[in-house]
Amino acid sequence: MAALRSLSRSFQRAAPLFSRYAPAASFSTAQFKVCINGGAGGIGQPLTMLMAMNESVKEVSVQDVSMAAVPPAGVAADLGHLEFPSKVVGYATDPKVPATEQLEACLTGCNLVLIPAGMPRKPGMTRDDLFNINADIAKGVVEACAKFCPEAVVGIIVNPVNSIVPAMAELYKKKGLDPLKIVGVTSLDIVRANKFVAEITGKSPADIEVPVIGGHAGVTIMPVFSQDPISATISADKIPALDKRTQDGGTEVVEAKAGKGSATLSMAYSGARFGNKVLKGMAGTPTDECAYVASTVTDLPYFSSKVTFGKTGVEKIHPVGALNSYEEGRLKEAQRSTRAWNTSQGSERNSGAVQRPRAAQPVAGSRGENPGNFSPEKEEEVQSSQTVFCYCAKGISRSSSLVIAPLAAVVLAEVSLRSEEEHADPATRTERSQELPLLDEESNSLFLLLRGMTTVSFCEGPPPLAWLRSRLAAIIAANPWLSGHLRRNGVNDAVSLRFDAAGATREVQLLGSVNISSSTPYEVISQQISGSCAEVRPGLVCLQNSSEPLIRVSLCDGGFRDEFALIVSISHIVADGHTYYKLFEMLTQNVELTSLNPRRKVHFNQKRIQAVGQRQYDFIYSPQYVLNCLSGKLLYGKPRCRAYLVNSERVAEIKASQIKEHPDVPFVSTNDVLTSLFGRLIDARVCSMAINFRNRIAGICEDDAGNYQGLLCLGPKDFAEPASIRRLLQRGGTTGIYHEISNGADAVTPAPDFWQTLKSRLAVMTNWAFNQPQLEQCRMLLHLPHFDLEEVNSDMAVIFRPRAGELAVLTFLKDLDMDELVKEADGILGRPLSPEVFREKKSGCGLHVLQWVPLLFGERLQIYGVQHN
Ligand SMILES: NC(=O)C1=CN([C@@H]2O[C@H](COP(=O)(O)OP(=O)(O)OC[C@H]3O[C@@H](n4cnc5c(N)ncnc54)[C@H](O)[C@@H]3O)[C@@H](O)[C@H]2O)C=CC1
Ligand SMILES: O=C([O-])CC(=O)C(=O)O
Repeated sequence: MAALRSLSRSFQRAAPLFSRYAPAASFSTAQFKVCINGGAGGIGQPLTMLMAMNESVKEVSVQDVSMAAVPPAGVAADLGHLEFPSKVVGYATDPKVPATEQLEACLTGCNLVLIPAGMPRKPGMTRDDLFNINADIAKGVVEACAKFCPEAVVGIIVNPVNSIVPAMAELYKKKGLDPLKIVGVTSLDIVRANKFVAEITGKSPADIEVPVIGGHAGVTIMPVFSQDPISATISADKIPALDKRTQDGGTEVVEAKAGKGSATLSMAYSGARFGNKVLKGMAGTPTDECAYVASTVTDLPYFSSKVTFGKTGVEKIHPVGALNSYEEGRLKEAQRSTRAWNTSQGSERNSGAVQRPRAAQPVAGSRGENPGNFSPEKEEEVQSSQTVFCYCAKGISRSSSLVIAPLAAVVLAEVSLRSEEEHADPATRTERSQELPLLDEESNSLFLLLRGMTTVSFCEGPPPLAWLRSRLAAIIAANPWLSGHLRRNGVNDAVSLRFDAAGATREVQLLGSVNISSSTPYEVISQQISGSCAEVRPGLVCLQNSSEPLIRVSLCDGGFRDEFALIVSISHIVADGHTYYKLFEMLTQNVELTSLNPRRKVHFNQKRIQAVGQRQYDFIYSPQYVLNCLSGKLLYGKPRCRAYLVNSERVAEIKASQIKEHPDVPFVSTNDVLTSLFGRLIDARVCSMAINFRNRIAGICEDDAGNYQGLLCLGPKDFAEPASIRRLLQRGGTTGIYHEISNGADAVTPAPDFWQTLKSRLAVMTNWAFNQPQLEQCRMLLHLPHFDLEEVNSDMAVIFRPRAGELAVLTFLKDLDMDELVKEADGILGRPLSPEVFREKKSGCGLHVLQWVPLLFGERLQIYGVQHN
């Protein structure tokens, strides 16, 4: 033990890497308190260790969220055994409760706070992509610092340093505190430059000190090789590559870690280098380190240059110093780019809710990095951004418990589609912008209340971010209507789709978070997605706010599992299931891209009414039908949700026997078998079967985008057998008329009257099994249609494909137990699908329907096309 102790001490004293930033030997007692926020993370743990090893530190607070990979108390217990004077104390906090209410003991008395709390990058992401989620985390911690340790130096490690530092410094200014307490830690750039120079020159890194100025992203990282005597000897032709490697050091590690994080150990080392220098200054020995701070050395408000740390923190900010001609050019480039970070992001994110960054254009040649080289004028252009691409970073927590569903944090980014219309001159505007009237049903107020059509697909493998980005870009280029917005036309207030036919540019921005994994209960998935930034808002909201996107694509990390979730949400007002899955397939698989036709076939409404019969159509929109749904909801609250795999062999047997028994029926489909089964199992008075009218009504084709669907109401005699359903469809297919509840001569079952309808069981059967769910380069673990349980109105069953080659039925029942009913399912429904996902329901009350009242209030209730037209 003694030998180890002496080894450790001698290592600390002798090793040049440590001695170069070792604390001043002038003090004999430990005196400082240091806090590491995010202390249980990849950087946090080794950084806490290194700070605990500083003999001038008397106490280290290690703070992290309660669901962190390792409990902060565990990290503290572990490090508390090191043979150094420091006491290490863990603080676990609840991310839902403001940090200011939880960090008093943790921060009070702190001299130095280091913040590596937040998401790291994944391959394909820029640091800027991390802003939205990380800025909120940083803001919570910095507000607590302002309250409990306003004199401490706050070292911002969390990315993007370039924009989080200005935002936090402005926050300090607003509170009347010294913005220079907020310091961006860019020491890793210096460490990298030193190491790369040592490799090239063969000299000891301990003798090299390359200043790195500018910022901490892409071209803003500017090593000044001419100012270090050793690096100044490197020939000029080698400098650009060395410069570039230093800029790309972070990306090099992100790519090598292949989705499992960014630099942690070298950052912990660099964070300790920074922290120890700050403490050395506080202890009375002024010490220099380049850092990103509020600055006047250039015309930029925030800039990294050499800073002297003294007793109270930042003491002096040094000018850039002499530069050679290559560096002069680079400075201009770095300044231009840093200006964008300073002006567009920092200054506007200074208080209140931290705002989403404006988009930044990538600089040609800067690999995997987005330094944001746009000018304030260009910024104006992106303000009209609309639509969407979301993606995610590494999980916030990686619970090692397999019992508790792991929480996975999502970093959602938005690819904003910039409508150039606002800036185009009026002549080109009319040529390029289009406004297409939508179908009557798409204009109905009740239909407009529908949420986006959304699926969540849990996949195994690294998230194919680059693939999704490029596919989404290509899909939108081929289908610019997806970037449009809804508006009421001036003639009859019907809804139309307005978009820029010239397409749009795409930018990536962060939105927020959703916590789900493939073992999360469906009910929780439903709660997490509903209303989140991953879900497209109901049509009425999109109509009232033209900046609401009509499509969102999000990736959600699976935490410690090698999985992630892809969430694709498309407004129901512009897409039915057929359109949705066409787009989904193009997004996820290497299929040919198609331009779907968004121009609505206006004859469709009349043809559909003719096809299903006016009475059927009226029935679906009748007050008694709506009241039945609402009363069920008010009485029973949320439905119970279950899913069962379809036994394809049994289905094949039934099909064969049906054809044998009913020679007039050429075939029966799996949909017929399942609809008949569901209607019978739950003893429905009416089972409304969703029907896709493409190729059933003349002129409505495969590639027509929009809601060319309807509900065909079947009575008990109609769904008594799969063959009876097929017979009905066949007759409709040949005559163009589906009779059932209509008053046609061969109607089988009369429509229920008002009171019957009110008290009967009305079921809905819908089919989402359009194609095999797959995601290029990944294994599909589970693909699920998303329904908000609060909003499922009737007893409902959804046919879908949970994985390629499998078919399942998802059931939502109000007062029936599907686990009991499935025993009578004639072997058609097999084992339950993912029992961990489809667990017991929680009770709920249906009063939430009242949420729609304010939305409808102020809207004239418009039901188009129900009246005979
Ligand atoms: N400035 C620089 O040169 C560098 C910065 N970074 C940045 O540092 C950050 C952290 O990276 P890693 O440690 O690799 O990530 P990590 O995911 O391993 O650790 C982050 C930790 O933050 C915690 N956390 C999340 N929300 C929190 C909250 N509200 N309060 C306290 N803790 C919270 C998480 O639970 C986790 O333990 C990233 O943003 C990364 O980009 C990384 C390398 C270099
Ligand atoms: O590159 C990243 O995302 C992490 C970082 O800032 C670095 O390693 O320099």
